[in-house]
Amino acid sequence: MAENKVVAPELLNADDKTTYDAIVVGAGVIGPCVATALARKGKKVLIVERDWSYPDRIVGELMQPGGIRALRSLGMVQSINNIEAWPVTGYTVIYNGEEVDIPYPYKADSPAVEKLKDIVKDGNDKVLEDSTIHIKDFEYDERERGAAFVHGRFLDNLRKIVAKESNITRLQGNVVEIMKDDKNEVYGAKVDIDGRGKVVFKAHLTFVCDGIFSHFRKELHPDHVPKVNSSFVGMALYNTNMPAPMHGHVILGTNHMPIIVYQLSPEETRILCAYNSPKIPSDIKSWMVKDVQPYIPKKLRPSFDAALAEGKFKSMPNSYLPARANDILGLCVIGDALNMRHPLTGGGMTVGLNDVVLLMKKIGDIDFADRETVLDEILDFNYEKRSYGAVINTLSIALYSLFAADSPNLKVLQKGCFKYFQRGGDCVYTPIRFLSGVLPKPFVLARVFFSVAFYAIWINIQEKGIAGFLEGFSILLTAIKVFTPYMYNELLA
Ligand SMILES: Cc1cc2nc3c(=O)[nH]c(=O)nc-3n(C[C@H](O)[C@H](O)[C@H](O)COP(=O)(O)OP(=O)(O)OC[C@H]3O[C@@H](n4cnc5c(N)ncnc54)[C@H](O)[C@@H]3O)c2cc1C
Repeated sequence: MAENKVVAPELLNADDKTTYDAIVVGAGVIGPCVATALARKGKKVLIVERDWSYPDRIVGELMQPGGIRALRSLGMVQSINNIEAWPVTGYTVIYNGEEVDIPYPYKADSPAVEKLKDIVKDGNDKVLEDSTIHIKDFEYDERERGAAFVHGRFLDNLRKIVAKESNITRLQGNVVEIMKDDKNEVYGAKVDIDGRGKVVFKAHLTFVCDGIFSHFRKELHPDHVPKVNSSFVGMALYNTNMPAPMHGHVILGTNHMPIIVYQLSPEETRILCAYNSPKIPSDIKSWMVKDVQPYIPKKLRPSFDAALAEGKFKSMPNSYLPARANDILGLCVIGDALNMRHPLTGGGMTVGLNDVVLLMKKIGDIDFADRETVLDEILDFNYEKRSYGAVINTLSIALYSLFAADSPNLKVLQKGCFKYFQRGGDCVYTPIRFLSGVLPKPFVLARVFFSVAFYAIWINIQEKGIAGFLEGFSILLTAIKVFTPYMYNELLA
């Protein structure tokens, strides 16, 4: 709960005598989108956030084109406007100092963006012109665009959209319990509110969108908890000379962990440095000087060195959590509370927003008082959402394993992956379609992943001859281990 901050009285007054159509727990990235879409469908919504003030986090800062497309479908794409958001046109991968540029895919290669009925109106699926976002680029360029932004500014915009919806009541408070009856059916949430104490609010359907550190994801099953194997340490860089302007940068090398860099605004750039443990180093600065600084490209060094001298570090654990079926009457868990992946590929918001789009198509027009029908549709949603998440989630984990290679086999795969990208053409075009969130085809991802693995084995044979050939079997086994269990978890578990 926000402490020592003045809270607007209208954020504390929600009526607890009403039965709402929906309660949304959490106003991070996903909660506001769920609440707004439902409100535009005529539902009466209560959204509860423990702290409505400006959040300062190093997460959710680069939105892939698939996320921008979902925001359009939800009539919320103007949330990237007037926050000095920085357009993203593709990625640059740097491996031991060599670079490959990978532009985002052509719009013509994906189906047209869906406009959800009642939700998209009055041009809210199109960006506005502002100082950094230009209509001609976002609406008329032949290629997809992403956008990067300061996370808090983006969330502020989403929350402003929520505030404009007359069907939504906003409440500041800490949700302390999801309310269930003796049949294990959910009928609302208990909220601890400043000055009011613990109050129960009722709804036909309760959405849990409490995010990365969710307390309530376990309502689905006690085992629904993420695994954390690595962390990111982040810094803000200022007035950076980017090697490839308007590209996300992934910096890789045989002797260091992956580093990602992307510009967030005209002044600010984010750098995230991977550390292969959930527990960050005790002396971050010394670790940065020894294990990160030597691998930073020359152009980035002045701003990197200035940030390092300032020593303002932030860290986040990187979690993995395959989705689980929403099968409890009256409950829907969505966003990071449901499903998490490695942030290396910047896909979290994209997966969550696409889930919201699908969910609205399934339940948006049903009367929520008919709870059985809603549950039937949510069961379908669980099934239909899998392909989209499977691609982005498996890709993130598989790429992280390769890019953070900590064994000789993984290092061969890492090098092979970069060499594969260097071939250009379809060897970069299909992978960037996966990363962008515009090709939700898990079996095509499997084909491409194993093409990369065989290419890596081939390069290794060319370099080492018979020894490379003999290593091939073990490298292939490593590739299977890196990819298959995750794809299985996403699609079939
Ligand atoms: C290091 C890192 C970098 C990332 N970078 C990217 C990126 O570049 N691009 C990308 O797409 N994704 C990225 N992600 C993932 C992205 O941040 C998440 O996918 C996204 O924030 C999920 O949104 P959400 O709404 O589910 O959860 P959150 O954004 O975490 O929001 C949850 C909200 O619920 C509120 N809340 C929690 N508990 C309660 C409670 N009990 N009562 C009331 N309110 C509550 C919180 O205050 C918060 O506002 C990154 C993640 C990490 C860890």
